[in-house]
Amino acid sequence: MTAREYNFDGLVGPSHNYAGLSFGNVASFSNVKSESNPREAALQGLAKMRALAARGFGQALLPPHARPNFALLRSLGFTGSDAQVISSAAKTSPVILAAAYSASPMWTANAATVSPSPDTADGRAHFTPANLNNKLHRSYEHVQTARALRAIFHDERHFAVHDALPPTPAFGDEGAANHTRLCADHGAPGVEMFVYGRVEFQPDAPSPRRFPARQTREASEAVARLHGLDPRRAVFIQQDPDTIDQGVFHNDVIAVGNGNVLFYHQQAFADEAASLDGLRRVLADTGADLVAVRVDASDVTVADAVGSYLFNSQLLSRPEGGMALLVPRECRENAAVDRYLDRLVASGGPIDELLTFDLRQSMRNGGGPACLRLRVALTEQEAAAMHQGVIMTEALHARLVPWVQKHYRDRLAPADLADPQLAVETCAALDELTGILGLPSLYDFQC
Ligand SMILES: NCCC[C@H](NC(=O)CCC(=O)O)C(=O)O
Repeated sequence: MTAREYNFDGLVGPSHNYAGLSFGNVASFSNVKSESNPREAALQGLAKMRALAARGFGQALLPPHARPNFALLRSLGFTGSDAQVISSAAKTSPVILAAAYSASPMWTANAATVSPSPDTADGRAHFTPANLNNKLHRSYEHVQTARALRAIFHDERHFAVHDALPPTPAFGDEGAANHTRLCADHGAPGVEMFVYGRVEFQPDAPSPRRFPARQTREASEAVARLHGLDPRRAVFIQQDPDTIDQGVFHNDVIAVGNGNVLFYHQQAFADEAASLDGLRRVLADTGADLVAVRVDASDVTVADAVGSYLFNSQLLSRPEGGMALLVPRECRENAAVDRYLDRLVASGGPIDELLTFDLRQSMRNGGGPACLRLRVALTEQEAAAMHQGVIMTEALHARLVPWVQKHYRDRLAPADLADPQLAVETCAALDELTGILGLPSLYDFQC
């Protein structure tokens, strides 16, 4: 069946800020407390969406979440009017207020794991929102994510949106950032590769020492079961714990796959040879030959990969054939990575085009092009059955840019989160957005 991949990018919300909330994510930690520019962040994201839509790629968006999360703040004992809740949180615990204000849902690679219909037992596309329970500021995203996914993929004949896994360390789940689908074609049955950082029920299994492993094998296996994947086409691979300790907090910081191509760093996996052999064998059963594009540490070190986000790129099958790699500007600013990329596109391999985007605002929080998008492969029928208002077009882009310019601040310092006006502005912005996207009652404040 013909199918097309849609990239659902997270529309950056009005409270985008640098709060240093993600221990183990080098960029988040090093830019802590600097000033952000939410307007520029949203416009950078929209420019990427527009460019890909214009090139004929399937492009859509997921809306930001309401901020601050008053339910979180109230559940932690802050009381009174909304303004009083903000002011007492700001005085007592600025870090909790920052967690309630985080615009982290913009990184939709962590919104959910998606299995397209050719892979699942009931022939529907399955979604499991990620519980993201390793970080307070991300641990409550799944509630609104499930609501948005159910609003967009509402037709239960085609789509199943599950609840997130139990929010406990045994089932730490970070969604599609640790999940890659390899296939002959988006519409053909594929192999779903799950990469985990540790094993809860096997304490002697290797795990990182310095930084947390956010994804467990148990979580990945549960998602595969929920989605009804054929066990012969689901592969579970351990990430190299040493690279997690070097800042590779998700597999999508060290590998990216598309079609039959896996672009990865030699230190991505705990056991490279066995992982690649297994993938090759399983993929061969679907009629596809794995093309492994391995980057050697002698060409690009793990530190360069983390600093440039070379692997947090989007690997895209062009409608007219061939593959393009969409990288952040930081890749061209790193001498070793820049040299490598020039060689890569000249090598005669599957990747023959580079697209470079300025996503600096997101990058400074450790989110590159791949973090900003959730891939959903859809048949024509499924694409027609989803909510159409989130599909990126010139017309939607032309409405969203002035909406951003009207509502978003161009500077946000940590202390600004204490300003009750920011909550009022955010609410007004999102209320108007639901009209633009045709998604009424998307947020609690609208019920
Ligand atoms: N896939 C990319 C995710 C980046 C995200 N960063 C953050 O949440 C940083 C937020 C802050 O520090 O303000 C994370 O680490 O999960």
